[in-house]
Amino acid sequence: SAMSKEQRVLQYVQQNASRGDPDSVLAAVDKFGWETEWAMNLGDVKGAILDRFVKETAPQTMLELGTYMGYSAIRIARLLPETAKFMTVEFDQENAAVAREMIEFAGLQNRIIQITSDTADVIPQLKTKYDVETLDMVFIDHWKDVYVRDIKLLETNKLLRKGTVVVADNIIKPGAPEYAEYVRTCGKYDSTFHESRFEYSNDDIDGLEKSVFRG
Ligand SMILES: Cn1cnc(CNC(=O)c2cc(-c3ccc(F)cc3)cc(O)c2O)c1
Ligand SMILES: [Mg+2]
Repeated sequence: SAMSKEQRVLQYVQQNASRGDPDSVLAAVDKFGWETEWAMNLGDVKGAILDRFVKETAPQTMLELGTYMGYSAIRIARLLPETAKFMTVEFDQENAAVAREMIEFAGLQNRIIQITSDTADVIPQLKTKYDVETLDMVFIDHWKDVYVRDIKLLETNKLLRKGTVVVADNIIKPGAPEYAEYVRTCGKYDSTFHESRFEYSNDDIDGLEKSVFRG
């Protein structure tokens, strides 16, 4: 059967990037996104903002909700020390399969714990099954209508501590209005919006919300 878009991106990476070189993998995905086919990766413009947050936070324990093709997982993992524990969760089996190959091509499979499951099932298991005490940083980029459900699950499962940094993609496009409202008004976070450009677009606006848990 014909390849999916995600498989086409993976093939382009395998044929144009250097194995074991994460920056060349990111560059290839971004070139494909700008020049050939749009895809819902975080992208280079918003990616640079996330890079800054990861470098500033230097997390030892990190969680990503929404792996998709593995682009942001590679973006994050390439900045973490070998000692860090980084889990990424994807519900869609086909996306997870592409992500696994993309992450292996980048040579980061030893730095990323890839979980293929529903985030609502994984979050309550992080302490027991994944030996997490609390999270230093979280990146949320999965289904926009479950952002609020999942940050509340992180709270009730005692996975956040004073200073935990929670970053969320797509606050403007496609939008996560209930999430933005929640983190900005519930009183539990110091939240800031970082305006940027939508992935692989010169015109459309989007942005990341960065919310620091007050503990
Ligand atoms: C299948 N799947 C695996 N992960 C997910 C969750 N991510 C999204 O849904 C998502 C969607 C868009 C987007 C799509 C169409 C459009 F017209 C405008 C925006 C952009 C993003 O950056 C996203 O993260 C879905
Ligand atoms: Mg996104």
